[in-house]
Amino acid sequence: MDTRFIGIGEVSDVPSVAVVVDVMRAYTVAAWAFARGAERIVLAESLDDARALKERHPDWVALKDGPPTPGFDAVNSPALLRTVDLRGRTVVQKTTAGTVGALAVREAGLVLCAGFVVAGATAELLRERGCGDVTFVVTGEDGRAEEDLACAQYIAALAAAGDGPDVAGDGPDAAGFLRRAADSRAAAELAQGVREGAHPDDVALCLELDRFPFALVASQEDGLTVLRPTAPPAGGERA
Ligand SMILES: O=C(O)[C@H](CS(=O)(=O)O)OP(=O)(O)O
Ligand SMILES: [Mg+2]
Repeated sequence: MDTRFIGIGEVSDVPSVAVVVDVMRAYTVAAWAFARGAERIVLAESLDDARALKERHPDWVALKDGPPTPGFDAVNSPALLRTVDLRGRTVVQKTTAGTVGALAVREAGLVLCAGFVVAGATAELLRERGCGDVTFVVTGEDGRAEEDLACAQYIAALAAAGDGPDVAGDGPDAAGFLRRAADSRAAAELAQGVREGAHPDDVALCLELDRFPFALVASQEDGLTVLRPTAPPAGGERA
């Protein structure tokens, strides 16, 4: 597997396969939304688009980062979302980095969105689809966010571990990657209450490795970029 790691601003072509990483917090939140029963997540281009979608579909759940905001139903916090009943609901998500990263590569042949909570399933799907060239979009801090870069590198190492003839090779040790994320600027800002719309448990929830057994696949549906959970086939596990 050939990999490259780029920031959102460096996206200049249409990758064949893109993995868009936002650990804190967009794709941890998205995974929790599915765990709470959401049917799909529409990734909105702008706050105005998110508001317009909500106005057109009052039953949809509009979610944005930052503080609670009129016109929106939820904030970008996994801890605040984990008790919300989202069964059968469509969520509209707009965040500063994560959703922007996915929209930048929406034309790619395969778009996966990821954080540590879905790292294993994401790597498994990359392996199962036989992905050769994979572009990792490191969404935070112009591609330098340590929590996103660590997660991207972990998924790449995990996906590559089953590559080639030596399929019995051990996968990477997650501990060092998780430590880098725990020591990141984003983690510190969340812990110190710098980021609004947060809960004290957010960092811990963002660092839960493989909390969920599904990957997050984004595709185009009726002109919208839509995220859905996809479980790798049961037979796809490495020997
Ligand atoms: O909600 C978050 O943690 C961030 C907000 S910001 O980038 O720190 O302003 O959004 P995300 O897109 O989930 O990184
Ligand atoms: Mg982020």
